[in-house]
Amino acid sequence: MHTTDELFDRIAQDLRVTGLSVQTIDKTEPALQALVQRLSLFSGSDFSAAGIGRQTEHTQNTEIRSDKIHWLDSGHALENTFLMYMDELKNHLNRRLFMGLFSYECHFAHYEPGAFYKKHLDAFQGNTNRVLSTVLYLNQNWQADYGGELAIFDAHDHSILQQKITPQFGTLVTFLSDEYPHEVLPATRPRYSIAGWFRVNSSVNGQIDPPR
Ligand SMILES: O=C(O)CCC(=O)C(=O)O
Ligand SMILES: [Fe+2]
Repeated sequence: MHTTDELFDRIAQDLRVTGLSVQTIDKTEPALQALVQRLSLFSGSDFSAAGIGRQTEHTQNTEIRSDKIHWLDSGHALENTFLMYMDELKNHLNRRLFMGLFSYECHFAHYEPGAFYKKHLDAFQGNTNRVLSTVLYLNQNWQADYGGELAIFDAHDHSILQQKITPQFGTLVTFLSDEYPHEVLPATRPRYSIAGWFRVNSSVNGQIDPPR
């Protein structure tokens, strides 16, 4: 079996059992290498302050999060290499778990030293079509004492810290968006990740969502 299939199978299996998966993408994976190359081409002005919510509800709230982001676009060849990879993951999860995932959107996130994203859920039950969150880390040779972990809380008791994940290069975290509260802890070094969401195609409050 192809190694990507094995990885995607492990993710499907984790999601089936707990709704949370922490796996590692092989360093030689072309989609990962494309992101390294893309990162090296960025200048500071390619990133802008992140907001909370989207469209009309979109507000900047620097007390909740202080990262800067850049949305990926299929029109950029390097970004598209990763989007195609995630499309394969989407198809794989749909085949194995019948999740009915319809689309994927994601952004690079740059957390400067001291930046954070307070404890939050990526989606609220019944109120969104974001169903599955992904976070991929792009920090080569990240050391434990740099901090910057992703803290994941218990899906049933949101006050219990379940685990802390080091934002090491190639680590891919996948979890049910409306079940796992999580928090980005401050780091002493610049921290890069790609946060993304698989969506189902549903109608919310009479509006077709995602918008086209
Ligand atoms: O970068 C991370 O570790 C997670 C970011 C996150 O939770 C988000 O953007 O919703
Ligand atoms: Fe999040």
